[in-house]
Amino acid sequence: MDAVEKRVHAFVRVKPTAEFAQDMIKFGPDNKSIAIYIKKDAKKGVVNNRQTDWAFRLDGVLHNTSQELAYETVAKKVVSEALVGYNGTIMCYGQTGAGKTYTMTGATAEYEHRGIIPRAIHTATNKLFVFVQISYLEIYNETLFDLLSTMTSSGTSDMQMAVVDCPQGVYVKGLSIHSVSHEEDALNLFFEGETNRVIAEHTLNKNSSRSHCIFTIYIEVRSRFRLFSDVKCVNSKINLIDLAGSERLSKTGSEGQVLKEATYINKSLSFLEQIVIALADPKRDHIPFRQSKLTHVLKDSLGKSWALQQPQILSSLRFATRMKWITTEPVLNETCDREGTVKALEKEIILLKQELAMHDSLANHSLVSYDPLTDIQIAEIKSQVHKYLKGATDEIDIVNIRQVQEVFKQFKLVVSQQEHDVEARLRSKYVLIDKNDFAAVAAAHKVITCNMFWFQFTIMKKLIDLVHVFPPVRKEGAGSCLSGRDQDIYLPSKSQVVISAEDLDVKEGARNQDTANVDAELSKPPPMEDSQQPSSPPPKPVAFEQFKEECGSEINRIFKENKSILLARKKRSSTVAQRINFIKHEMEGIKKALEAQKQERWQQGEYVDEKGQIIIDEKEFSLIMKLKDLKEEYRSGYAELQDLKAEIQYCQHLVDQCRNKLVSEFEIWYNESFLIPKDVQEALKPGGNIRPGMIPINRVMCLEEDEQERFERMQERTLPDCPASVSFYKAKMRMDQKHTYTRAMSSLEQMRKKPGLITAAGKNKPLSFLHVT
Ligand SMILES: Nc1ncnc2c1ncn2[C@@H]1O[C@H](COP(=O)(O)OP(=O)(O)OP(=O)(O)O)[C@@H](O)[C@H]1O
Repeated sequence: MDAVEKRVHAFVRVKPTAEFAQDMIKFGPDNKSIAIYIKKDAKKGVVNNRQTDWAFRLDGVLHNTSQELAYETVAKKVVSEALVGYNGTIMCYGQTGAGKTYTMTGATAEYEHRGIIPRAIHTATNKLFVFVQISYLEIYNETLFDLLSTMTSSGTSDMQMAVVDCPQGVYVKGLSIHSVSHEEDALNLFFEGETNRVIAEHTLNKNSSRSHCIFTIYIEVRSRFRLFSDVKCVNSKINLIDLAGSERLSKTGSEGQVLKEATYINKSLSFLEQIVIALADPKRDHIPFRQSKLTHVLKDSLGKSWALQQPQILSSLRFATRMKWITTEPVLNETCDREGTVKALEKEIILLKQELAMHDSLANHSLVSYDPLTDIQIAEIKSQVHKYLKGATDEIDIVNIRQVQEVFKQFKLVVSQQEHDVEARLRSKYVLIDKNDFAAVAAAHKVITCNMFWFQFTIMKKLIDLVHVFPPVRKEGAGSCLSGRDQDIYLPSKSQVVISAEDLDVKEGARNQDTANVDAELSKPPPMEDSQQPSSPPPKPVAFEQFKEECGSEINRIFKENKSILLARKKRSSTVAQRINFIKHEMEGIKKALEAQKQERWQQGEYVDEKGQIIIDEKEFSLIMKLKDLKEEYRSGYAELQDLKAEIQYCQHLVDQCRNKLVSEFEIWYNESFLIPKDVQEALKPGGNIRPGMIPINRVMCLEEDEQERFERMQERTLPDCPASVSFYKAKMRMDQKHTYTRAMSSLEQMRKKPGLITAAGKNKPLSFLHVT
């Protein structure tokens, strides 16, 4: 922020009026000076020495200025400086009716016409880490009145009140100071003070514009991060003062009570003026603050730690310009939160004492126990741990190491119990398809179990021959979809499970097949020459049904169950969304009805109770209550919808996982049940005879990453049993990218020159090559 100003700033606000004396009052072009021209009084004769021209230099002239701009110009900086620890005072001085109250308090009817006080309240109460208190003091005929006194609802004087000097500064003994936590609290107090002012005006027959009012905002800013024993805070206050009107006695022609008031006002204002003159004079040591209650109360704020009725205007201007001569020494009111510090230190002492006692006891072996803890002791520690976790206690009693260990054990138990509970909750809600489940499912099925072994050695002895009759791969066509009720099950196209003859360097003749028959060929089962081969593999949709009944039944069951949960959640979500929309619609209707009621109320005139609250009729009340209920319902519906969305996302993920799993298992099952010749299967069994020249098969594995690893480990374990020496190549590639596919194929190209094995390739899965030499 900018450097804190030492100088007092003086502004002049001119009340807008239709009869503004333009020929007599001129504002400087920079709006920082004002000139007054007064015509000579002809009655005073030819020799007339009266001064007629005055010019005043100020910090600003506010003419036709909005309340907002007045606040921005005069008060904003003072308030922001108070929020970092510097006291501030804003005083309004001027003749009766000049607009002092309007400037400080503002007009209550219109929000935008609110004055400096409510705006300052807004700024101070809406800052984080700022604690605000408020007091409202009135000085009338040199008597102090607490406008917020709870003892005296009318704000009458408390005889105990007095201005007291103390080392920390000046304070008003007996003045109530109120803590506020919200802007609303502060405004309520302010309005209460205003009301008390008006009530007192009637009961004491006093004139509110004849008193000085000091509204004080006390600010305490605490450091954001409280260190253990050093809680820093800064205290400051802002005095917002509406001074009494400054008429001259001669002008008022007053007598009796009015004369008394005017005398007091003039006295206190002239003392204030004297203080101003004294403060502006650097040679003056003594400043007579105690001459009046007003100057005494303002000692802190004015001290070195800190003029149309023509004569009045001139005296206000003189006063204002004199104010400008004062320089103050802004002091940052940084203090420590003593109470907080003491508490923190006491806590530290207790901890240190405990530590010391523990140390002593260990040293003396008096409290050291080598016996295991009894059940009662364990139960006691358990209960303390639970209380600690619930926040019912801040510490756990420990006197020996065994107890420390037991505490940790109890914490661990709580954590593992929580984990268990969460998992149990999830399991009760969803069918979890995790890796273990799949392993278990797979293990439960003979074919899959046996195939797990075969996964590693899916070699086809006579694949060369097969490939001879296979057309080259022309395209990586889109996967085919099964029709009917399993439409959402995706089956990869055949091109993914077939290796091109070209790649495998098969005979020319095979490549000369009619390309027009490619698709037809692909859709046909591969012909097998060997008598041991299955004669004709069934079409995939048919095989898929068979797969689901046989070995895929468990995965299929889980898949269907998850799908039905997902559907149920989606249905519920759409019902809740519809309900929310309906509520929203209803709320809009009620809002409109309320608006109409309000308009009607305004037109008919509002009734206000003794607290100033507007009285509304039954209909409006029931509309408000209904709106409140609907808002509640809307909120809970919205929260439910959010939860449902999260659940749907999760279920969708599970369903996708199941679907992929089902498809990949089916592919493996299909290949191994219908495409691998039996003699190849025999050759691949431990002790079987894998001969050089066996041609690799590229097959869809679709295994999870860690299954893939397990699969590879098994290969390494099993392959040494093979008669041929084996080297293992692994390339992690992804088949979903075309260029990767090409790279995979070129790897095959290189490898084809050597007789070998290739297993495992899958869409989105790492590609592994197993090469036998
Ligand atoms: N800048 C302004 N714009 C509009 N209205 C104003 C302005 N200043 C004052 N008024 C109006 O002039 C009237 C007198 O103003 P106000 O009560 O604030 O004077 P005052 O200086 O506080 O008088 P007193 O010394 O008697 O308390 C009020 O009705 C107020 O709304």
